[in-house]
Amino acid sequence: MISPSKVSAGLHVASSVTVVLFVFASFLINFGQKQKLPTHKSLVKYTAVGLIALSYIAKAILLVLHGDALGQRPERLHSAVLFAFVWTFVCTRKQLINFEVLGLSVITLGFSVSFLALGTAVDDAALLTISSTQLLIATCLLVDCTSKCFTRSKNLDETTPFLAPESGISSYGSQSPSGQSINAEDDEDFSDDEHDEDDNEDSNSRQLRKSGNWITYIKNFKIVLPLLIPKNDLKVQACLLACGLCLIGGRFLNVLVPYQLGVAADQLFKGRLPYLDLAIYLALNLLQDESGLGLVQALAKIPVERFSYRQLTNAAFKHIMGLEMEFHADRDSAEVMKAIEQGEALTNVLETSVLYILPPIIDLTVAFVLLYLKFNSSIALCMLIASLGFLSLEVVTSSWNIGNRRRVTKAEREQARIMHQAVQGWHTVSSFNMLKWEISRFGGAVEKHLEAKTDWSRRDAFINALLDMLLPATLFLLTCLVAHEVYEKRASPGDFVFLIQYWDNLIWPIKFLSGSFRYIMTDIIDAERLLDLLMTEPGIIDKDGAPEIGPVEGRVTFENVHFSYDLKRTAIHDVSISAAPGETVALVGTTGSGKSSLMKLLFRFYDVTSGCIKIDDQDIRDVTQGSLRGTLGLVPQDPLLFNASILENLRYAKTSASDEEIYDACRAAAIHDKILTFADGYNTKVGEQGVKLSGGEIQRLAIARIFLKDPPILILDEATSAVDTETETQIQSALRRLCAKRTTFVIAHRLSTVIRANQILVLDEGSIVERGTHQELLDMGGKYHNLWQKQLGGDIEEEGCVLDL
Ligand SMILES: Nc1ncnc2c1ncn2[C@@H]1O[C@H](COP(=O)(O)OP(=O)(O)OP(=O)(O)O)[C@@H](O)[C@H]1O
Repeated sequence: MISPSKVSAGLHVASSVTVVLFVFASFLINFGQKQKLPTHKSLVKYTAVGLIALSYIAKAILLVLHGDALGQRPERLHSAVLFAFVWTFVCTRKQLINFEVLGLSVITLGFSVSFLALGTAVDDAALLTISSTQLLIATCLLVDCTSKCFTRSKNLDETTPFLAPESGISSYGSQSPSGQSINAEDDEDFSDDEHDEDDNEDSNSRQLRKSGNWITYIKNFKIVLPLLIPKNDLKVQACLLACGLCLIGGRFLNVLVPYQLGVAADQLFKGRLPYLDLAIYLALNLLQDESGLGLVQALAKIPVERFSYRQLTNAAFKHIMGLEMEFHADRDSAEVMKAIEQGEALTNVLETSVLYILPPIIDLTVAFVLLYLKFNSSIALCMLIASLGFLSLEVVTSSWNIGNRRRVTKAEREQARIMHQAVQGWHTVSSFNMLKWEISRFGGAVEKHLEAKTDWSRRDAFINALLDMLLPATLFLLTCLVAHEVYEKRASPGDFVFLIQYWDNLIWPIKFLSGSFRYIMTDIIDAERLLDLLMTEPGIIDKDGAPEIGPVEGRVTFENVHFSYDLKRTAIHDVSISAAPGETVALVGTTGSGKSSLMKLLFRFYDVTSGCIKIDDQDIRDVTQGSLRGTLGLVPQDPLLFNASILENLRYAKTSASDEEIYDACRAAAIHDKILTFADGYNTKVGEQGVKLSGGEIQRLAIARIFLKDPPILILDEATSAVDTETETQIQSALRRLCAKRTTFVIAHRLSTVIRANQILVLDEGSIVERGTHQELLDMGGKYHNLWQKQLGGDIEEEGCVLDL
């Protein structure tokens, strides 16, 4: 049966641990807090807090007078000193933080009641008075703080939207107006980092960093968690289990190894040869090392790491490719690519959290219990306070280097961007003789990257040095305390050996925990950009349960369509078009009048601002984007070819196409014979973006692709602009065949190419200003007539170049 004194001692230790942990947690929550926590400056409350602090100081003095400090059970004194220290600290704050006072009142009240119930304070009238006073004041503070909490949450309910910018993010991808900047103070706080960032940096990223304290910040990362749960992968689940078992086994071995050495040492001090004990020590040591559990864990980790890397990288790629045209138009592709690569850091975050943060926490808990049971509460508390102090210092010092880390990440992306631009634009660079300039620009980016890295590494080294000083000091304190215990004959010399060896095992958890915190922060910063991209919700999404568009006849209608890219200008203004199946509609007009924008709307690269676009009477917003784009075929002005063979490039339009189908399509596009003259025929590599082919060849390959895709609706955007007169004549009949059975939109600058179109729409500043057939428009004598007159003076008089659509 456990004696009441032991229960009382245990309870006092528990109270000390609780208050120490509360202070640590409160520090973590408060550290880097950007939003003001509810505070109070009430004099009454200060007096109450001060009184509690004084009562604990008085209690500590009384206990010293009682001889507790010298006694074997100093738990009561420890508890009183710690409570006195914490309450005094709270009282010295400029403003009382509500949750801190509330938490401490709960702890004080809970333990005071328990102590009174156990009768630990009733043996002395003064102690009894002090405990009763504490109980009374803590109750008053508790009631007051709770009522303040309720008042505040009531106010919040009434005035704050559910998704207030408290989290920094109103809804991913779309910022609430208030979310743009949480408040002016925040902007100031982050100004150091801010000036580094690109002007066009997505405000998601800024909000991510401004999202209050670091716990709130890390919470933002929860969106990647569902990706990392191996629901259907038995192998990964088994490996995770193996890792878990290794972790548990490792915790036992951490204690067993030093314990066994202590046993061997005791045998030696007793004059016996401890060979057997040393052999057991060797076996345990081998099991603990990389040759034992370490090996199993390292092997089990491989599939887990592969799984998370695969999940994250694929998800990021899929997400980014699914984002709308506006996103891709705004972003630099090299930077986006780099961000996906930096996503590997997210895998590291997970690994660090599970493998390097959880085990040390368990180790520290075990160490506390063990040191308390083996020695006394002074040694256990000394270890706990030193460890938590070390971690707190780590949190503080890590924050000193966050700005530098961000600079490194940004410089890396910038370097990748410059390199990508120069390599991709080699042609332009060379033709403008800008090689030297590009080399010096790249060199500048490398220098900036190195500078940022040097700043980071230098500060990291100082932080390490500062932190490393603390650990030997803690060991010194612990060895002194244990040596005293051995001297007092309350512990054996083997226990001293145990402590020295155990410290070796304990120092790693502490170092890992602090190092992990720093590296997890580094990884998180590296992964920020990817997270920022993942948080960008696609602006154009399929409706829930949207059907496929199904077989299409080809009737296309634009009904009072309005559209603007940004709030400043309207790109399309009240456009209505009706194209019957098989009809050819030509869009003509000055450059920038909105012809391509209309076609982008048809592809649903953007959504109309008002009005609607229908295909066979189905609003294109009601069907899936995939099926919609499947029914549309585009021959663009500058077709993009991949750096692959001609055959592969053509098969992109229809992956199941046979070689014969591809040859037929090329014959129809009048490019087959030309391809056969190339050295490798259809297997000729076209080079980056088709640089090894002429503009006309690329355009004919693009036309061949559409023959292969065979869509019911066709868009020819200056499709023959790069084709010479002779070739144009060659593909004229093919294009006529292509257009005959499908609805076709032709964007043309050369009016001669569209004179046979069923309707010609003349666009000007986003509006249709004239419409009709070629003859009707000429008769009208308006804009079209003027354009025609101007072009008559040009090359269109040559009958041969007229594309007779
Ligand atoms: N992504 C975009 N963001 C903002 N504005 C844009 C964007 N794309 C086009 N614009 C603007 O919209 C207007 C219409 O452009 P659009 O490309 O539709 O003209 P166009 O008639 O096809 O021109 P062109 O004949 O030269 O190809 C232009 O003023 C252009 O600057």
